[in-house]
Amino acid sequence: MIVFPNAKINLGLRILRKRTDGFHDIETIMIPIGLSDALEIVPSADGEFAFTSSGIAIQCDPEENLCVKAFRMMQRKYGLPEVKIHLHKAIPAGAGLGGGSSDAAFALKLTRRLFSIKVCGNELLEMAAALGSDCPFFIENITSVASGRGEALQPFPLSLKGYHLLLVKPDINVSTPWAYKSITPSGIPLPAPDQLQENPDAWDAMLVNDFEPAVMKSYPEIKEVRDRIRGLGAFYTAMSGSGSAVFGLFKSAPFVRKEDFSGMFVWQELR
Ligand SMILES: C[C@](O)(CO)[C@H](O)COP(=O)(O)OP(=O)(O)OC[C@H]1O[C@@H](n2ccc(N)nc2=O)[C@H](O)[C@@H]1O
Ligand SMILES: Nc1ncnc2c1ncn2[C@@H]1O[C@H](COP(=O)(O)OP(=O)(O)OP(=O)(O)O)[C@@H](O)[C@H]1O
Repeated sequence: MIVFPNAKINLGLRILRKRTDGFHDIETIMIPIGLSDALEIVPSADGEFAFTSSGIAIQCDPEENLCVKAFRMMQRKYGLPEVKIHLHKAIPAGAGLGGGSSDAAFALKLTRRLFSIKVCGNELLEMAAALGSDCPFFIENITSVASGRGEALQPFPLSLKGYHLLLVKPDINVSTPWAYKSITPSGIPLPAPDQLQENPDAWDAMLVNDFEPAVMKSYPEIKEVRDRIRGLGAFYTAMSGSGSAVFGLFKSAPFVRKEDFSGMFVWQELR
């Protein structure tokens, strides 16, 4: 069975406070986008476990890979036999696009289907939250306001249909723990959701990613990319999550070529 774990972007990201458990309370709007890995899990015919990967290289031990950790969690809980897992990576890591988190959430959902396990929705969300703060979002995988450490989700009916997305990931990998250590919480919440739905032209003035000042100070190239995307006529431009990916939203397609940016470049009409 094959699934296609997709990336996300963050529309505004406020960091409210540092918590006593080492995490931060945040508020952000998370939006699924059409950039995906491919994940295959099949029952193992020879009884041996195997993990293979292709595409963008992942710098971690197979048992540390989030999709393997997700499978192991289900295996322990439900006494499952061994499987063979193949992951094709197209979503870059250290980008703020939630690639590893999406692989983990999709591995939970795929394992449930593969072995016809009766798991109630909340149980799957709890397992996802134990794997990472971004993981629960990819269970329902719909545009949502995320709060708490990112695991408290409220569906948010915001349509970006017809807009164009330009996503650029410079050749910089930002570590999420480093980014959280580098910021000072703003303590400012997101604007009320109904104000946003009405008025995309005001998003640039209303929505802030609290990671940007600290991350762009350490990596000025990320700010340069954001400024260049803005210069192409985007009505909203921001870094996604803790970076380094930057995106712009456009009402009509500007003239832009892959060669104009170094690093990874994705251009798509949103549905
Ligand atoms: C930046 C975002 O991508 C925004 O969507 C997420 O907040 C990151 O979520 P994530 O990558 O799933 O993060 P986790 O794997 O849960 O945590 C990695 C590390 O980031 C920090 N962390 C993460 C989430 C959060 N709300 N507060 C934190 O301080 C913690 O130091 C934690 O040890
Ligand atoms: N399936 C996976 N895909 C990518 N990275 C993985 C995976 N499993 C574990 N990792 C480890 O997690 C780290 C961060 O991966 P991830 O793709 O979540 O990046 P990110 O850009 O930091 O995402 P975000 O900050 O939005 O959660 C990588 O450096 C890698 O070592």
